[in-house]
Amino acid sequence: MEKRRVGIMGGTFDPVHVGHLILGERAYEQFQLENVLFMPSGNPPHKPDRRGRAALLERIEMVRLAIAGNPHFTLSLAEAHEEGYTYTRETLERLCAEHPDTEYYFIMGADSLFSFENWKNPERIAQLATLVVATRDHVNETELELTAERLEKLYGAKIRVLSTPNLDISSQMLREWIAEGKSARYYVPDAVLRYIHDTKLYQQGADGNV
Ligand SMILES: Nc1ncnc2c1ncn2[C@@H]1O[C@H](COP(=O)(O)OP(=O)(O)OP(=O)(O)O)[C@@H](O)[C@H]1O
Ligand SMILES: O=C(O)c1ccc[n+]([C@@H]2O[C@H](COP(=O)([O-])O)[C@@H](O)[C@H]2O)c1
Repeated sequence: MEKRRVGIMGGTFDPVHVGHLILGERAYEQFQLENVLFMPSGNPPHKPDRRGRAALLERIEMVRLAIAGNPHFTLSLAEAHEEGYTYTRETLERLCAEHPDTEYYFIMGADSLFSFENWKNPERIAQLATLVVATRDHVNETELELTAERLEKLYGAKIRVLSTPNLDISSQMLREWIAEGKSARYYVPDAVLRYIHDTKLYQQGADGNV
């Protein structure tokens, strides 16, 4: 029996931006996914110092607002806990056990693929999900393909390249812009922009909080 195909767009989403949304939408289309789970990471292991950043509940709310109009995007709270670090391996282990009829596609940017070997149990993650990677930071195409091939050999990973143009956007850039009083309009959905404005998120960047 053919399995259901579900995408996972995991991230810190501090804040969520159109880059994340475009990746989710392209993956939905390219891999005929049933839906894409937007999964804010409660306590990302590689970003230990999150002082001065948006709280988990604020990041969740921004994701909720960002995906509200898309029927095949779903907010997943599978990693919405702050005790301990949130590890993809543990999340996938749980999801696969709970949904044996589902094949997961874990969506990421090239920067995430380049650091994949440093994730916890990459070999196990490679068995539990197909990795879908989008170009980023104008990486050299050959370098991306060579990295994918190496990880395929090393871990038996299934890696698929998402067909997206390079999207010049990052949460860090937006935090800096907002701190400097610049407009982030069109880079972030209007509802998220309003939320950031109303909650005054990211505005104290001048003292090093971005
Ligand atoms: N513009 C983009 N192009 C491709 N992938 C992206 C882009 N922005 C984010 N991603 C990917 O989305 C996932 C979640 O990203 P994250 O929430 O950390 O956003 P970010 O913009 O990378 O944040 P920051 O700038 O704070 O590091 C990661 O796998 C990241 O590589
Ligand atoms: O499990 C790990 O070791 C691990 C290490 C780095 C990143 N991740 C996951 O990769 C996704 C993107 O991370 P980030 O920090 O770019 O938002 C997010 O779902 C993280 O939980 C996971």
